[in-house]
Amino acid sequence: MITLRGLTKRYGDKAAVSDLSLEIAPGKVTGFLGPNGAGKSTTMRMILGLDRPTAGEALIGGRPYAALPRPLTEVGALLDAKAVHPGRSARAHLTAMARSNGIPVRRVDEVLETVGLTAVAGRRAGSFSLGMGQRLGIAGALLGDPRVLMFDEPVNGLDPDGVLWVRRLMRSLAAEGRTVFVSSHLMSEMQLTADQLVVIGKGRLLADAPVTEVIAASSRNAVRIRTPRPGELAARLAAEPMPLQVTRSDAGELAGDGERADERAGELIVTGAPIERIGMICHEIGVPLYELSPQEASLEEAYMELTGTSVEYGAGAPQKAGV
Ligand SMILES: Nc1ncnc2c1ncn2[C@@H]1O[C@H](COP(=O)(O)OP(=O)(O)OP(=O)(O)O)[C@@H](O)[C@H]1O
Repeated sequence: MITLRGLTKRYGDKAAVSDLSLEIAPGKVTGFLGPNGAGKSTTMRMILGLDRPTAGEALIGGRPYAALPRPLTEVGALLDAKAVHPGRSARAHLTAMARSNGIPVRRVDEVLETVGLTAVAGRRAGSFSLGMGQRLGIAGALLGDPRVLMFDEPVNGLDPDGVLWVRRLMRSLAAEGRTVFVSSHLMSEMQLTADQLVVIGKGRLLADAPVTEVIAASSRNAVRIRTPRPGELAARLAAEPMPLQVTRSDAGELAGDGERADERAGELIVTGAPIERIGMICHEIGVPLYELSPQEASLEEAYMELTGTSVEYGAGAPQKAGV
């Protein structure tokens, strides 16, 4: 368990992290999301005692990092894969880490095996590719068999095989009851890996909820309807008191009054109304349906909506995906 209470970090008059209070629970993968400069790395560094909070505190299993007698056995972290002496072999690097934390040296070969680096254990870390460096960093995090694991962009630079391997590793660490806290900019990957999401923007908490809830709260969730009488249905939906939006994705193909002469279906995309209500309306006015299906927003769309006003270093308005 990681606990943040009023965690705040200021650099001069700039707040990198503002009053973050939350718990990161064991047995789950918690994704840590936010635009560039949102404060993710600063938060992780404060949890690991590498940055001192201006106010508030960060606790691991109820204690601050500095109070942990053998920290690597309580929390393992991959923050910067390049933070390895380039002249040392992978095995020598891990052995030095193990010795300094009272971890049996036989763990070194176990974690090298886990991350698939056994064959190159004697090679200088400086000669490693980006992906091998990431694996070595993950090996270091696993070395003390800790209950809490933190990874900053762990799939950065990994090939598809490596990405899949990291996803499975995170899932299995969480299934063992560990706390897994992982930052990433890859929304599609987080949608597959994380159970819970913590989203921050400009240092402030924007969301702390299960992935499914974050997606369900998105206004990009829509209902797709195919019917031979789209014009009639669109007119009826427009009369609904709720602020729903109706898009006719085949408007160009419809003639005159908007009705088709033939039986080929027209398609409507409706946002802002529950699928049950739309189904009832179709029933009430007797419009036949060929399809009535929920179109779930992607995590990326939900994230864009959440962080829209919190992007610090943006290149203009993000393009909205057309429905
Ligand atoms: N040592 C420092 N001195 C001054 N400002 C800093 C320092 N470290 C971080 N910052 C500022 O704090 C803010 C948060 O930075 P941080 O690196 O934590 O963001 P991040 O969410 O990890 O970003 P990214 O996704 O780009 O890695 C940024 O505006 C950054 O410029």
